[in-house]
Amino acid sequence: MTLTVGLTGGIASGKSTISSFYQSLNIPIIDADIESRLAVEIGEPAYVEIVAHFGKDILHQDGTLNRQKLGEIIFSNEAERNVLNSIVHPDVRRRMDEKQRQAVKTGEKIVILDIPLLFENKLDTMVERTILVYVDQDIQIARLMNRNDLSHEQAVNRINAQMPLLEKKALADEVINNNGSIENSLQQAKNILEEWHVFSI
Ligand SMILES: CC(C)(COP(=O)(O)OP(=O)(O)OC[C@H]1O[C@@H](n2cnc3c(N)ncnc32)[C@H](O)[C@@H]1O)[C@@H](O)C(=O)NCCC(=O)NCCS
Ligand SMILES: Nc1ncnc2c1ncn2[C@@H]1O[C@H](COP(=O)(O)OP(=O)(O)OP(=O)(O)O)[C@@H](O)[C@H]1O
Repeated sequence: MTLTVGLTGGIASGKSTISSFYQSLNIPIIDADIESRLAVEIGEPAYVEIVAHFGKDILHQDGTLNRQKLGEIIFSNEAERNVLNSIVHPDVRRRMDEKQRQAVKTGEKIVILDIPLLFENKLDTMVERTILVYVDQDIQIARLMNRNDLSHEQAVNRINAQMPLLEKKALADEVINNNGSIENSLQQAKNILEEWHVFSI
């Protein structure tokens, strides 16, 4: 039996930091952000649809997607965001389903799906347990501005494009509080798996 776990959070709340730690324990990770990048590579069906809707202005000269430009559009315009989501999400879902099936087939004890929009898109039906990486909003804004070199307004727009973390906290089975040091958060991440008796370190 494979335990399927959904790891979620908000933008820049620390999901990748936690999922890299789980990966270092040889736990298979399926990452929605990676799958969504694969879905929009040149020539893929979602890429073709994106160019048809948003125009060639959102491409680099070599034809690859200018992610920064597309991000500026969709994080400040809900209607455009919904269009992009409707193009990309079904394909991401298919790719993740396929990888999850593989993990079950090869008899993995646990597989972790790292999905930022797990609750927004009601993908918690795909998983048996959920872990939320939580951070207070002022810290989230500061880390996001720093990581992506964004203004305060741009960072807030991106955060507002998602369900508030406090609402997600109420929906999750387990919460990792990532306000403190990374070391402290990794300890919490480890404790959860030990409590579930799926991993002992
Ligand atoms: C808009 C795009 C081009 C910006 O690319 P960029 O490289 O700057 O960001 P990246 O893809 O690494 O995403 C960073 C974070 O932004 C947040 N985010 C991304 N897309 C969305 C969205 N549609 N709605 C809300 N939050 C989002 C997530 O927390 C994600 O972890 C890209 O995020 C994208 O194609 N988004 C649509 C697909 C999607 O929803 N991906 C999220 C998981 S399926
Ligand atoms: N506990 C922490 N203390 C200080 N910095 C942290 C901590 N956790 C994460 N960070 C930093 O905050 C930023 C966001 O973390 P991370 O990339 O793991 O978030 P994420 O939730 O995966 O983001 P996204 O979904 O937007 O890609 C990174 O620059 C990371 O190095």
